[in-house]
Amino acid sequence: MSRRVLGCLGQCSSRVFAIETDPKVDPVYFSLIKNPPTDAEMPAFQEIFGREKSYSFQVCVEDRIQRALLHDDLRHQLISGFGGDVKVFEMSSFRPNAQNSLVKGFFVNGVCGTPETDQTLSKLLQSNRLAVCTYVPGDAVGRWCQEPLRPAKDGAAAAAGRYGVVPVPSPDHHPSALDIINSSVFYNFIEAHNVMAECAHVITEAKHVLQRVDQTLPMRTTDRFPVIVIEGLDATGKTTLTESLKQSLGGVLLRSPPPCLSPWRACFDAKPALFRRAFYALGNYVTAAHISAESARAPVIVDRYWHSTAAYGIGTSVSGKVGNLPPRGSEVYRWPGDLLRPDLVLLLTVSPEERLRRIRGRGGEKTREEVELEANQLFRSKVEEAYRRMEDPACVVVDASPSAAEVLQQVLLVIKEKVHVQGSL
Ligand SMILES: Nc1nc2c(ncn2[C@H]2C[C@H](O)[C@@H](COP(=O)(O)OP(=O)(O)OP(=O)(O)O)O2)c(=O)[nH]1
Ligand SMILES: Nc1ncnc2c1ncn2[C@@H]1O[C@H](COP(=O)(O)OP(=O)(O)O)[C@@H](O)[C@H]1O
Repeated sequence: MSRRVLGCLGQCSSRVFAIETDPKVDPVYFSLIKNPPTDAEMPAFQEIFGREKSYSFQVCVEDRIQRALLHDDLRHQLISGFGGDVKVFEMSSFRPNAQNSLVKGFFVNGVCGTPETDQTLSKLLQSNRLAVCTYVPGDAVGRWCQEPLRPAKDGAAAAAGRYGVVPVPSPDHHPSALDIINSSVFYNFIEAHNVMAECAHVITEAKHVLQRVDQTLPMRTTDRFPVIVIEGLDATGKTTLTESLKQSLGGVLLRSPPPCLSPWRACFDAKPALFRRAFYALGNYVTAAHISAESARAPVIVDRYWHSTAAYGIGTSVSGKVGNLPPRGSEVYRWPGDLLRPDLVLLLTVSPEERLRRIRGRGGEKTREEVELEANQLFRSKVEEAYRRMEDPACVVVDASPSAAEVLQQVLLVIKEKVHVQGSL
């Protein structure tokens, strides 16, 4: 079973494995060779494989809905099944520079062989949807091997082969950047709609979302008033500014996701990223239909739109440092061809200190992502950098540190310069 499952990870030599030990440093990269490494390939993996027993678990299931659910569930099983002092690291295997080649999983080390951990391992081995491996010293100190495992008759783990583990240099692109297109971010309506339809048999709320989405009016492309989007991290002043702009421009204020999807937002905020991103993507298409209708009669101001969905999707899926983001000019920053394009996107920025001050001043509930934003400067920096790399339309960056009145005046000047707004200004 493991050999077949390992086969789904592709030929050993072409795949690279990445263990994320610390988001602030590069992953530990290694590849497999058919035999235990020779002296020349003496890797230095003692620090990652050397603590007691180490195992890796990778989800090997074709169906992406099942894969997303299994991956989320596997994390909980490992944390609860191996006990508190075991470290659970994200682990992936991929073919460098091959989109959608990423197989996600986890690496655990420091597993002491207690009856509880043996039971957890035995249960995981019974699953025919996981590639389970252990890491054992090679035939000399300092050399390591990977042994795929399969359940023996008594349920214990039995080795089904042995591969040498050899270090490989950091690839050009961080592996997590290989799994963005139509997975962490959706680039057309059909791809997002397909995910929502495919998960409807396991997430009942998906049916309601699809009903709302399918009731949406088709978009018009004839002449319309300007459409201005306000983007930014939470507590940068979007809600305050968009309300003022609505008054100043005599416009209509919309936000994405639209109120008609609000009943199911909390549900999807708690789901695996694939489903959460499809939800927000479809929210943008419903918002686009509302923009199309409203912009026939007045300027439209939008509080968050596709750039939020893309920036949070990219910022969440790309692990490690800001430098791991796909480079400027990458296709991941490009606007979907089938989504109504705004005339201007303004990115509000304030210092981290000012944001925290404003968050404290505002109170109210935080979404899971907002909680993460506060706990995680690295995540926040990646989201903001992703916003700055957006293209066609790019974000016009606005310093939103001054008073609300000053920011409004500054923004009205930018709009006047960049967009011709009919009627009152
Ligand atoms: N609107 C929107 N929010 C997203 C998306 N992906 C993740 N989020 C996260 C970003 C924020 O942490 C949180 C913000 O949600 P909302 O914009 O509905 O709330 P709110 O207007 O209070 O945001 P704000 O705190 O004003 O920036 O949801 C997305 O595609 N669209
Ligand atoms: N320019 C500003 N200067 C000072 N405080 C502001 C400014 N804009 C908004 N605030 C305050 O900061 C908090 C967050 O503003 P809000 O508009 O809700 O931001 P967002 O919608 O981006 O989360 C609110 O308490 C708001 O009154």
